[in-house]
Amino acid sequence: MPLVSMRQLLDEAAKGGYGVGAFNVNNMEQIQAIMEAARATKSPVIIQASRGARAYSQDKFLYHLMLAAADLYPEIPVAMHQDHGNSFETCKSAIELGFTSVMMDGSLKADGKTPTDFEENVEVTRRVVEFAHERGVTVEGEIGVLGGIEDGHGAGGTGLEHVTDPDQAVEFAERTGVDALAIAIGTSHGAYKFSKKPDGKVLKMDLLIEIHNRLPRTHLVMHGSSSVPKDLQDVINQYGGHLKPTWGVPVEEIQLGIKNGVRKINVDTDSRLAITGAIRKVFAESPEKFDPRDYLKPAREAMQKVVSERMTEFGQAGHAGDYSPKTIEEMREGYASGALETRPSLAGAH
Ligand SMILES: O=C(CO)COP(=O)(O)O
Ligand SMILES: O=C[C@H](O)COP(=O)(O)O
Ligand SMILES: [Zn+2]
Ligand SMILES: [Zn+2]
Repeated sequence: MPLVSMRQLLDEAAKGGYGVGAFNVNNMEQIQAIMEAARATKSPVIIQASRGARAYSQDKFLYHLMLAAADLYPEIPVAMHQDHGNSFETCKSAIELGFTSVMMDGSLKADGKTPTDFEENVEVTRRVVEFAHERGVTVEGEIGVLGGIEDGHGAGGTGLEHVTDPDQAVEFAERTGVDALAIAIGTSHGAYKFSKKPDGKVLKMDLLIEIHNRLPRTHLVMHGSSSVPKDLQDVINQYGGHLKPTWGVPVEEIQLGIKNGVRKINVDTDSRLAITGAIRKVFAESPEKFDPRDYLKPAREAMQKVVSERMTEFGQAGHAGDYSPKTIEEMREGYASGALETRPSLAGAH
């Protein structure tokens, strides 16, 4: 089947009360790992590419790999999403290439470093929504600034001083009409999220619940949601790596989020850890090997394993065949008619 709209995947997830993992990719093996995991668990999937991934892969390579994925796994609905678009132009170029969903991360300026003010974020996101919805493409916005790499203090911060303000989230959703909203509740990107298992002081689940209650139609997105499992850290360290002790987001906290409106869960670091551990193991145990397939195959299998686990834990497993995906043209009509409206003041009028 062709690449499908992310909005429909999230609407179906909301109906079914489950979450959908959005896994980052840079190359063929990562896409294959996700697709094999999706087939084994019968899961709909979101595959996402950062700006860095687009640059690394000369994005057209990545796009054609995604078309191959959709072709080779016809029973799996696959959405292709731009992760952390930094400007209108980045989102526009993704849409023109064929992405079926984009994130406009307007919490930072186009330089990816300087925080924007609320009005700037609303304005750029609103422009992206207008352009995208006219083409049937889904939009994720962001309000609040994630900890770690996004707060300008380096990874490992709690992010507390940047958590999303619920009043701003409501106003942002109303003024932009985004399909999905990333909120900052204390998570950060990368492996170094927390120095001990996070509790309610660092992970603001109460805030997430409040935002969901006030914005029931806007799908919530959790970034920085790798769990950074100890066993994956251990493999890396056992075979010559140097990871410092660290904690990620416990799966049970993500599951609590899913019970309260989280529909998209972003995972990159766990895949990276799985891949790196598997490659290190081959290098350490079989130093005579030099065929890339000797280590890329175990790397792919290790990523597939962690992705399958997350698909089961997020609840998307078993749901690939629940619905027949709409075409992007049908989604375009849905936006034009108002049937897909999320803005609190307008939704429900249809
Ligand atoms: O949020 C992410 C991508 O946007 C990835 O988060 P992790 O670094 O926790 O995997
Ligand atoms: O947003 C963060 C993702 O993990 C992508 O990271 P990247 O920018 O290094 O590709
Ligand atoms: Zn951001
Ligand atoms: Zn992110």
